Amino acid sequence: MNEFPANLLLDDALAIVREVTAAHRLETESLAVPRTHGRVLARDVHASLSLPPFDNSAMDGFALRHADLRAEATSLRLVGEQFAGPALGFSLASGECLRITTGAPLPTGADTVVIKENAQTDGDTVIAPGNTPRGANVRRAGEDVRAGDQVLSAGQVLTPARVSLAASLGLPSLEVARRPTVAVFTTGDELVDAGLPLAPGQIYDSNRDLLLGLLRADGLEPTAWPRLPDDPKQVEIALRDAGCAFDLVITCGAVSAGEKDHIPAVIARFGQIHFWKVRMKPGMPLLFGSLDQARFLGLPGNPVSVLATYLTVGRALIDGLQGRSEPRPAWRARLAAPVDKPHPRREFLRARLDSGDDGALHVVPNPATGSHRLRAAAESNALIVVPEGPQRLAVGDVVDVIAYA
Ligand SMILES: Nc1nc2c(c(=O)[nH]1)N[C@H]1C(S)=C(S)[C@@H](COP(=O)(O)OP(=O)(O)OC[C@H]3O[C@@H](n4cnc5c(N)ncnc54)[C@H](O)[C@@H]3O)O[C@H]1N2
Ligand code: MOO
Repeated sequence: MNEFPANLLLDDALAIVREVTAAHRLETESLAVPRTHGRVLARDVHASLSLPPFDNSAMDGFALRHADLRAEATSLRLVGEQFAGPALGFSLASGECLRITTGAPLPTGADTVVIKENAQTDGDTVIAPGNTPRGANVRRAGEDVRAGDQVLSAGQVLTPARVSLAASLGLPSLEVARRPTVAVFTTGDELVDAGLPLAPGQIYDSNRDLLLGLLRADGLEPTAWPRLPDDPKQVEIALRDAGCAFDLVITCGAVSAGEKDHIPAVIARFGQIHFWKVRMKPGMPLLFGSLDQARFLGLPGNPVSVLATYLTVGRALIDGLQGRSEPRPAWRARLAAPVDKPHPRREFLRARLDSGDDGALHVVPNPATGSHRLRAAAESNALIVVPEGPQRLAVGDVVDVIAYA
């Protein structure tokens, strides 16, 4: 085996993930804007035009010159209409107004719009109320974005609003990171697929759906490989195959100290281990390595260990490969029950995160601690992060929380 850090702190493990992913950042590609949802932007975007591009009306009504309005209602002469669409080139002289719709360009000379409901019309005459402030219902060119502004930054995730902003600038494409291809393996002779009967000693494979779901929720399209038996040769063949075909290979199970835990030996022999075993609970046997062209993540087999290691290290790995520099949203909440942790590892407790009537976030720890207890994870929507070292946390103490649902 190569030399590698073992039994390290989670923060040190994350630093290694950042370093390795920085050295193996995925290439970028130019994608049509509608196909960029959820991607990580690879190049800053500067506005080539102002938004709005021209002064326009915010409401349906009448465009006029504010200087024409008197304190009381004022009669104006209706000289035409401008709907949202090509500008017809109107120009208002004193005492004139123009019928206008929302989004239509303002005629030259107009600076104010009176809404339809507040005006009276009589043939060519429009009576506008006198108390309309100057600039009412007008959207000024450039009030949202000025041409030349940097509006998006490399490393940001393209949310629907950001994709829409790029579209509003008329950009045909954006440079984004390629999405990592991911192979997912579950392992273990005790595992059975749904629909088949269980023999004594067997359980149904639940981690596959957990892992596929977590990856899909993060915008990836993972490929589930057939489950690996506890046979070293077959583990070796399947993982080496995947290692030369995918950007990321994720396994769960067979990474701890048991006689059938073959994964560390395979990675050590045919690839490289970057670290193995992290001082976290659950998830301690986690292994990170490289295998051929792929980064390799060996998650522990217990279901809640899969959840905790994916949300902490798995996500950091996926983000790092794509050059995401924008941090994930971080939540802090007040504990609704005390937490007593005697051991030194950083612990992740299943919990319910909700906002209270007081407007603050509250988190209720689930009493289940065993990393096999999936039901407690299903009843929860977040993990409380209990820091390293013995901790006695009281009701009302503020804790970091990772929301997962
Ligand atoms: N002597 C030691 N024993 C164990 C250690 C240790 O350090 N020394 N670590 C413990 C910890 S912590 C964990 S977590 C587990 C992790 O072990 P493995 O990653 O090798 O996982 P397995 O042994 O294969 O499985 C553990 C557990 O999870 C169940 N499992 C596995 N895959 C699935 C799946 N796809 N769906 C549902 N359940 C699954 C499996 O049946 C086991 O019960 O090791 C401890 N032991
Ligand atoms: O720390 Mo292991 O990952 O729970 O049972």
